[in-house]
Amino acid sequence: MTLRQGVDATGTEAAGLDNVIEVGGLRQRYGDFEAVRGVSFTVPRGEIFALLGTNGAGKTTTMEVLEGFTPATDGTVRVLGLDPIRHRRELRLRVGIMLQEGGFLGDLTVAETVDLWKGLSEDGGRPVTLSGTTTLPGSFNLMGRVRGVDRRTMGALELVGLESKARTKVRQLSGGQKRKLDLALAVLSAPEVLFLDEPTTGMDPEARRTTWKVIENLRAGGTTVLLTTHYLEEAERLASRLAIMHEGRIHTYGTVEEVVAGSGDTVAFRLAGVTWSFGDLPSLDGTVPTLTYAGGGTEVTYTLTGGRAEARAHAALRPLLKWADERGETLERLAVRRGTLEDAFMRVVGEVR
Ligand SMILES: Nc1ncnc2c1ncn2[C@@H]1O[C@H](COP(=O)(O)OP(=O)(O)OP(=O)(O)O)[C@@H](O)[C@H]1O
Repeated sequence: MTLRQGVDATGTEAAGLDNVIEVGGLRQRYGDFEAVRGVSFTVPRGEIFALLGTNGAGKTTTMEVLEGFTPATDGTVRVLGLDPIRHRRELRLRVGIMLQEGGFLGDLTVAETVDLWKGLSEDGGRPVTLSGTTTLPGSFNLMGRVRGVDRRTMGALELVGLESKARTKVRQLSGGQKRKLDLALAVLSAPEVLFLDEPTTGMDPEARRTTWKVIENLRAGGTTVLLTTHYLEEAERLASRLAIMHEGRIHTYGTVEEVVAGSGDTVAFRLAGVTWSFGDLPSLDGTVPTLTYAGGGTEVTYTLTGGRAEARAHAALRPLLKWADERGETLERLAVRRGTLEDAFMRVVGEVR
């Protein structure tokens, strides 16, 4: 299912399911600027949902409303059936958050940071974030809590592959290691819902794969995950459904298969000689090819979007081969390529601009 701009993306397939995240007609203004312009989607329990989109599309803003950091200008937002602002205290114990930019106290060690976080999340009900605006409750005795490395702290560090850095000062961590620490903090309390804003930015390929495994394991254990990412491979690997946002709106929404199906398949080959024109070539499924001339030959590319995604390349090849046989031509370097998530992404951006 590919839904177009302005269409409610809550989807009938989600109806009746236990939706852990519900966003309906969300609008978010910063002064005169509307960053989110009517966004709707739902995430059933135990699903990983990815918000993709261009820079400034409104992904983080949407997350921040769900996280209870900022009230919505308009629309409905529910997490575990609760209002993220009114029920912030209750949700804090059930929700894990990994912000886009974690902010740590550089003089603490990794283990001390986890201990501090544990203390903060168990202390009172007020909002606490280690990003940017770190808030320490007045009664919090930092020195009293950070000396030892207990099993729960070590467990969280092992989960993300940071155990060897337990006694390293946070300011000595690399960018990717800081992201791992962010993830350790987000999953510390075994949350029912996890908000991950660009979780693997700055990680090397191995660390990224480790992180994917952590996220997949959490999902297998029943955690519901909302993820933003610029790595399309990450979304493809992890998400059961995704949405592509641009300028405050969701433009395409569905399973990876559904979103990719809308981006078309290409059939490409080369013909000897540079005298070929559109009129000489067959129309496949009502589509004419694009032609480019190079090195004494003609490069021919069809982009097919009609029919069933599973069968469209098959349907195109028979008439194409017949056409070539009848003329004694060879379709040199004939290749069929499935549309990709990147094609779908570029299509959204291209159509809107
Ligand atoms: N506090 C704020 N005040 C004013 N404008 C803001 C504020 N926060 C975000 N914006 C604007 O809202 C728009 C959406 O920002 P947001 O951070 O949600 O985008 P994003 O999709 O997460 O982008 P990126 O992929 O670059 O992280 C941007 O144009 C941004 O400049």
